Amino acid sequence: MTTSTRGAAKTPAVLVLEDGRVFRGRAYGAVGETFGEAVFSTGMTGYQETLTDPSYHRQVVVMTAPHVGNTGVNDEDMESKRIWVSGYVVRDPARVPSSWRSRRTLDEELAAQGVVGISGIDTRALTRHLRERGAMRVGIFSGDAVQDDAALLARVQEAPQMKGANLSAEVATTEPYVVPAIGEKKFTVAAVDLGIKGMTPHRMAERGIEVHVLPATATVEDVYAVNPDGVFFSNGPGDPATADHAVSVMQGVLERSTPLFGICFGNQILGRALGFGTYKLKYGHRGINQPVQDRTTGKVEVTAHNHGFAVDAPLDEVSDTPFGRAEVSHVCLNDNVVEGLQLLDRPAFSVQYHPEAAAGPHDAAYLFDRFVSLMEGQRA
Ligand SMILES: NC(=O)CC[C@H](N)C(=O)O
Repeated sequence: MTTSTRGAAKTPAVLVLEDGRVFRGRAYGAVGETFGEAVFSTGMTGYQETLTDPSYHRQVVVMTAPHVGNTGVNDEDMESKRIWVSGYVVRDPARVPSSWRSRRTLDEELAAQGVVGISGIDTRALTRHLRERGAMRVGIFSGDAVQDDAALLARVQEAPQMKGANLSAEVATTEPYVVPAIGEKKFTVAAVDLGIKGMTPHRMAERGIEVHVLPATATVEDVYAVNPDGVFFSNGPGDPATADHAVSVMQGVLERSTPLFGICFGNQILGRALGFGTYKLKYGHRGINQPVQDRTTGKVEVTAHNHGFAVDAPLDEVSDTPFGRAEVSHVCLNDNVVEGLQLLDRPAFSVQYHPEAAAGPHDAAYLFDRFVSLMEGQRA
């Protein structure tokens, strides 16, 4: 529920965590109330890409960068058609945006899309709280929605949990569409949309791939109806433990040994398709400077992340799976979380992070080239 935005900068707002901690600030964006899972992102740039990443559906994002909105909102950096975060938390919003690409302020954009936010709170203290206690449910209330804290807390505690949430179908396309190859067309890829970011098919198109983006409900028959050289499984919101349909479609692709690449949710689906479990991280990885080691080359890359779950696979041994041998190809150097998987007997691999780099460093762009090599290998 949202109401007017006029004068929001002076409207009181309150953020209530499910463990009872309360932060008071001012309304930012739309005035009203919202609920979600409180998570923090450490990206210093790229707020527009973060806000429009469908993987943030049902999450309230806390920005650790103290000053947000400096470059306003442009028409080029959207990763999807709308803002997906369910709430937005900043310390000090820019009063005047400054960028030659800026078309409107971030405050206006959040309000226009009905996204309730809060500003003027100690985001550092909030982040430390989430790091110590873990990601948890939260509510933001402003204007008429502000009531006594106990009443608000009771409502936060009734909000749905992220664990067990099956959300891909809520964000994915309902109709298939094609992203044409840029330049000469070399390959056709079927991309299963579990919450895909726009930059991902673009990175493939740049490499001569025609990308057929398919709804999350696509079947193995739908995937093969486009006669693909490779199959891709995208990022997406929610708990991978609920993604049974995507897991069975992926198993159908693995059986046929079609080259396969997965990103983020796609990595978790590959983990499950191979028989590994997934689990919820205490507070997740979100930001654009996470160090990851590619164990196949030993190289360390700085990477963009947005994940709250991870694959539970042994780090130091090759695993026997129903689809042959598999190993952990990438690992996060901060905490040893599995960041990539690869099969040794079939052309399939995935990463838990974001080589499409929107926003973020381009260190991991080579992964799209690896996918192309797998497709070339299959033709040779
Ligand atoms: N960006 C993603 O694909 C996120 C995957 C999953 N929803 C997670 O939080 O771990």
